[in-house]
Formats: sequence, structure tokens, C-alpha cells
Amino acid sequence: DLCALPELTERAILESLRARFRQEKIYTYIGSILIVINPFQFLPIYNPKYVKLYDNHTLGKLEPHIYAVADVAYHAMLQRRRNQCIVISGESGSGKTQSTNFLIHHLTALSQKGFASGVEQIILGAGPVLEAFGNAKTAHNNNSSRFGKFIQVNYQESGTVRGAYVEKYLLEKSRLVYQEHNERNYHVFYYLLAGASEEERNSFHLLKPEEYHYLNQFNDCFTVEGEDLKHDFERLQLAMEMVGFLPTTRKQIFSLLSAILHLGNIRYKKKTYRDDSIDICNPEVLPIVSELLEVKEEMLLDALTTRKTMTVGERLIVPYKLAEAGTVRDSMAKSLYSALFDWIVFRTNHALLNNKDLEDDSKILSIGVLDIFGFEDYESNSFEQFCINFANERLQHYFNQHIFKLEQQEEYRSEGITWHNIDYIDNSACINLISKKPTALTLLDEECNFPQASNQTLLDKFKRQHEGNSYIEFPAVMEPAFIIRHYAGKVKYGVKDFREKNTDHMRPDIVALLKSSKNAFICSLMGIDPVANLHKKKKPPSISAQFQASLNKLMETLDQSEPYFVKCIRSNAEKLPLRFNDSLVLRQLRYTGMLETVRIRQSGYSIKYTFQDFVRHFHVLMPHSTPPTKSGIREFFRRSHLPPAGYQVGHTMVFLREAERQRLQTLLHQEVLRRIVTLQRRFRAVLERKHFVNMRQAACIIQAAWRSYRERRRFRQRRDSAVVIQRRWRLFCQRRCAAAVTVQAAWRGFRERGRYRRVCASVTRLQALGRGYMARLRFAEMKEERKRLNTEQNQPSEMDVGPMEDLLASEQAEKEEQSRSADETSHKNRSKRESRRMREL
Ligand SMILES: Nc1ncnc2c1ncn2[C@@H]1O[C@H](COP(=O)(O)OP(=O)(O)OP(=O)(O)O)[C@@H](O)[C@H]1O
Repeated sequence: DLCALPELTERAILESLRARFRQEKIYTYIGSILIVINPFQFLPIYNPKYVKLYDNHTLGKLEPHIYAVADVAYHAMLQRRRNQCIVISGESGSGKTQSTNFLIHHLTALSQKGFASGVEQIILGAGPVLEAFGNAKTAHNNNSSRFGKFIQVNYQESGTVRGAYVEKYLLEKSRLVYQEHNERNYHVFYYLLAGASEEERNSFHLLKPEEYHYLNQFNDCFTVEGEDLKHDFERLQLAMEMVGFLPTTRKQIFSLLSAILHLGNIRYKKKTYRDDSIDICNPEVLPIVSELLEVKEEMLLDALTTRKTMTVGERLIVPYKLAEAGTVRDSMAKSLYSALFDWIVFRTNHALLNNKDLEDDSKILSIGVLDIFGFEDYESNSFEQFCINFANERLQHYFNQHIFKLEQQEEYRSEGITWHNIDYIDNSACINLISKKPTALTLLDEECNFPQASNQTLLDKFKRQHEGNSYIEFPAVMEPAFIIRHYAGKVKYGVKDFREKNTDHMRPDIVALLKSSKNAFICSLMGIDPVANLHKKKKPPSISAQFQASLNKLMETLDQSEPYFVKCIRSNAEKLPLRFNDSLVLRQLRYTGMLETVRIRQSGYSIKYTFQDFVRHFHVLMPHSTPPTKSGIREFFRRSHLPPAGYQVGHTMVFLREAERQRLQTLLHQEVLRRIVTLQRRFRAVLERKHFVNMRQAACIIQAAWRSYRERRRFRQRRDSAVVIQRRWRLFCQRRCAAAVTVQAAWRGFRERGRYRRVCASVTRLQALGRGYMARLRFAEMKEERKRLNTEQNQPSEMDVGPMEDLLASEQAEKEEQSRSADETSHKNRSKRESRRMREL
């Protein structure tokens, strides 16, 4: 922080900046103001690691960085619920656009926190699209923004990006038709011509850059060192896709660009030597342009060669003079290009609006980033430089108002604060010269309305009106120019074309021609151009008036926001990497009033609070119920050991220096953190206790469940084994029973069999006895019979009786044998049956 320098001189500031630059430290603070010295070499300090590093820190805690500014603005917006703006200023090539890109990147990254909603993508895509169409190589900067822009990133109260809005200021139209030596037209033409496919080349009738009048006027600058146009064209297409340009739209845009280039190739000649009427030298270009614009060729020819005017009830067609026709052609090309640029901004804004949340009416907060063209002083300066430098004057005034705050000194007195005035360059007089009636711009508008006016009459008017004004001078030699003493130095403006450029609107017959196009895209372009839309009879406001109006609107927006300033400084004129040119840097430090800025930041009280606000803001650091009174606040300061020079307590307000505010802010931050930690600790303890109780309860439940399960299992096991034992016992008993029965059965069987056998034997003996007796009886009978027969028939011999007795005996033995075997068989069967029955039992 340069405010901490022990010795405060221009040299000390320069040396400190140089020493830091040598260490590749390109960022330096003056309080909350950030100085950036363009290194012309990319340093590895913009990667995601740095995005994370600079998240939520107070300014000055870490090494100065552009991310820190974005971060502080973001958190201030969320904390204080107020819109913020970051004003980037510096001369051409000092690094404003680059810083804007870094800021926008960081602002979207802060919001995302891992959830890219899509609108961030559109915001990031919008940058390269606008750069391709609005940036060009100049002698001072290979990527110079030829328009100013104010990008407002809108956030929800939660801090997520909700949408964005881009306001553009004054595109340098003249560049389209003419560029100085070593300068180029807008990037997009070169991208298209290098990157288009063969098919696109044919359908857009593309030629080489050298073959277009609008690109080849010096024939010396078609490419830039280190540039890859084909790759740039691919990048552009990708960015256009991100912003939502469909392939058909992209085609229409490229076709229009080709039409503009071909239009520039149209050349005129006088029809005859005496006649004033004109003809087109190369009529073969007309069908190409008419095909690309989809307008009738005859209408195009008419619009390029004749003027239609209305006199009292009569429509006159007057041919253009040779010199006029070239201007008409260029004017048509410029109008088409600026309408295209307006349309692109319009469509980008439409995409950025993020329509899906429109109905939700929650509060919207915003951070605006202003990247406006830097102060310009070229060899020949014209209307564009006049407007650009005027815008820079107003921005410097805004800076002065915030940093030096004239009224603040009055406030110091009324509040009884001890104060020594610090001088600074007040540029209000210069602004008044240019914008307050009846001054430069109004005179210019007057002269534009006056048909007989010329550059000389305009200059004469300036001289008459501002005789004696120290902010305007006129060259000693009779030169059609005037010199303005700007805050950044004197700039000489040539008045040539001032009037024409100030009324450079789209001509009505060109509007009519383009509106007749069969291409809806070309017709819609006419709808975007505010001037083309105006009723023809009503005179459109001049370019300077429009520019003033948009600047006033910008200032209003800035006035309603809390500003942060980023001061870009060019390190060397040659765009060499890490080269520090003392005199160039010193010149910029001088005209931007850096020394005074450091001084006032060091000695002035840039921060003020009412007693109520102060107590409300810092109540966390104060004892409970500290009253919002002088004595209460003094007591607080006494106890917080702040250096007495860093603050003063007035009658109704507290005044602080930036360093002391930061110190208090750091203390506040630490205290809040401490309290957060205490709260977190308590809360975590409660949570942990709750968690513990839950765990303990859960453990008891689990234990109970486990034990009951275990006991049930044990019981079931015991019960099961008892059942098994019982079953076995029963089986054993059954088996024992069965064995007893078997034994019994066997015994009984045995016994019965014995008994039976004995009975059988007795019966058999009885039978044998019976049968023997019977047989003997029968034998005796038979013997008797035979005897009788023999007696009757002559004596029967003894020999015959013998065989009869044998026969009877053998018969008897056989019968006995048979009965015994029958007995045995039946006995066997019976015993078998018995034993089977026993087994069954
Ligand atoms: N922080 C940076 N780191 C590295 N290079 C840078 C940085 N800032 C700027 N540059 C380089 O300087 C060049 C010019 O920067 P830039 O276009 O941002 O300037 P500018 O102030 O916007 O100029 P103009 O007013 O003409 O648009 C860039 O193209 C880039 O090469």
C-alpha cells in the first residue's frame, strides 16, 4: 500500500512501483484503489488457485490483486445490500479490457461455487464476441477496444448471478472505412477471411484481405505477431454459440460482413467529363452485394447513386456528385456495421437477462464494471477522440469527487475536525467547457443544424464563445483545429468532419432499401437502430447529444453505487514484456493525480460514519449498550488502541482513515470469527451430545435386541436338545419294549412249540396206538375171514398169511411216517407264523 510509504514524493512512488514491477508484482494499492501496471506478459497469477486464495479476505490482507478488488466488492454488496461499481481507467493499451475480463471472470467464479447456472457461461462468452466486433489493432494496442462498455452483473441476495447487462458507448464507426497506417479494421473481418471454410468462402463470396478496399488502404497490416486468425475464428464461433447465436444467425452475420466489405469495393466515376452524374466503375460488385443483402439490384444502385428528396409536394431524384457518392457508400457500410454491433449487444443482453426468473421480484444487487476507452492523443485527433476524452474527463471528475470530495472539507469544518487542505487538479472547468451550455458540444449541435455552416464557422463560433477560457486554445497558424487542456494534457482536435460525424445517421433512403430486404435478419437490424426507428420528420439527436445522454445515465448509475477504482498504467510504449519506462509511467501517475491521491488517502479521512451507523457497524467490538455518542465512541477508540492520527470524532460523525478502517474491519472480522467459532463450538457440542445420547440409546437397543436374541437362541437350542433326548429316550424305551415283547414272543413261541410238540407226539402215539389197534382188529378180522375162506375153499397155506402181515406192517409204517412229516411241516409253519407275529409286534 503506497499510503504506507515513509516518504511521500513522486520519486518514492515511482521507485516503489518500479521495484515491485521488477519482482513481477504488477498490482499495488493506494488504500482501496488498485494500481495495475500492464506487464505485457501473462503472469501465472490468474489460475483457479488464486480465485480460491482471494475468496473472502479483507483488502490488504494478501498481496494486492485484481481478484481481491472483485472479492471485496462482492462481499460488500452482499453485506451492505448496496450496488457496487468498479471503475477502470487508464490510457489506451494500459490493460483496462484485460482487467475487466479478469474481474468478470472472478465475479462469476465467486457466484458459482460449483454450480454454473449457465448465465455465467453467457457472460463469459459475451466478452470475446464483443471484442471480435468492437476491438481492433491500433498503433498503441493490438487489441484496442473501439467502444466503451459498462457490464453490470446482477446478483440475487443469496449471491448467485442472476443475469447481466451490457451498455455500450460510441463505437468508432470511422474505422470501418478508414484506418491509419499500421492499424487495422475490426478483428472479425480478419477472423472471417482466415477461418471460413471453402463452402462458406463460396457462399459469402469471400476474397483475400488484400482485395478489399476497407482493409487494404495501407496494404501493410493484415496480421499481428503471435496471432492465429483461424483459431480466433473458431473461438469466436464458440463464444457466439455460448451467447446463443444459432448457426443460421451466425451465417447471416458473416454474410452481412461480406456484404459490407464488397460494398466498400464499389468505385465511382463521372459518366461524362461535363456531366456531374456518376456511374459505378465495377458494376459486377452490385449483384454480389444485392445477393448478400437480399435487396433488389436496381434499388441498391439507386440508393448508391441518387438522392431522393421531397420539396413542396414533389419527390425529386437528384444524382450524387462524385465526392458525395463515396461518402454515401461509406455511410451505408458504417450504418450497417454499427446496426449489426447494436444488434449483437441487444441479443447478448437478451440472453444475459436470464428470462426464466423474471416473475420473481426479489431484490437484485449488482456490480458494474466500467471499461471505457482510455484517454487518446494521436497525431490527428477528430470527433471520436473529442468524445472519448470528454468521457475520460467525466470519469476523472467522478474519481476526484470520491477521493478528494470538496464538500468533505466543508464537512470537516462543520464537524470541528482538524484538517489541512490538499491541492489536486479539479477538472470541472474543462467538463463545463465541453458540456455546459452554451459550450463546445451545444455549439457543435447548432452548427450541424445550420445549412450554411462549415468547419470554419464552427471554429469561429468556438473562438467567439470561449475567448479567454484557459481550457481552450487555438493554434497560432491558421489551422482548422482547436486545443483543449484536458486533465491528462493538451490535445489538438482537427475540426474537419466534426459536423458530419456528429450527424452521421443512417440515411432514410438506405433505411428504406434495407427494410425492403427479403432477409428478415437485415430488416430486424433496422429495427434495432434507434435512429432508423425514428419518425423521419423528427430530427434524431446528434451523436454527441446521444453520447452525453448515455454518459449522464452512466454517471447516475455510478452515483448510486459504492465505487472501487482500478487505475491502469502502461509500462512502456513499445508493448515490450516487463519493460518499465520511467518517464511514461511518471507521466501517467502525474496526470491521474496519483501523488495527491496517495497524500489524501494518507492524511484525509476517506471514511465517515454517523454515530448510529458506526455503533451499528462495530457494535460487536464494543461493550454491550455502548451509546451512539461522542463520549461513548471516544471511549471505544481509547480502549481499542488505534493511533490517534487515524481517526477523529466530530460533532455528529466519526472520521476514519482507510488504514484504521481496515484495522477495525480486521478486528471486527476476527471478533465475528471468534464468536462464530464459539457458537459453532457450542452448537457442535449440543449436536455431539445429542448424537451421543442417540448413539447410547441406539447401543442399548442394539444390546437388548442382541441379548434377547442370544437368549432366545440359547433357549431354542436347549429346548431342541431336550426334545432330541426325549425322542431318543422314547425310541430307546420303545426299542426296549419291543425287545421284551420279542423275547416274550420267542419264549412263548418256544414254550408253546414245546407244548405243541408234546401234544403232537402224544396224539401221534395215541393215533398210532389207535390205528395199530384198529389194524390189528382188521387183521384179526381179515385172518378170520381168510381162515373161513380157506376152510371153505380148501385149506389156505401158511405162506399166504405171511405176506399179508408184511403188507399191513409196511402200510402202517408208511402212514406213521406220513403223519410225522405232516406234523413236522405244520409245526414248522406254525412256528414260522409265530415268529413273524412276534416280529410284527
Ligand atoms: N494483466 C495483464 N497481464 C498481461 N498482459 C496484459 C495485462 N493487461 C494487459 N495486458 C496486455 O496488454 C494489451 C493491452 O491491454 P488492453 O487491451 O486491456 O488495454 P486497454 O487499456 O483496454 O486499451 P484500449 O483502451 O485501447 O482498449 C493486452 O492485449 C495484453 O496483451
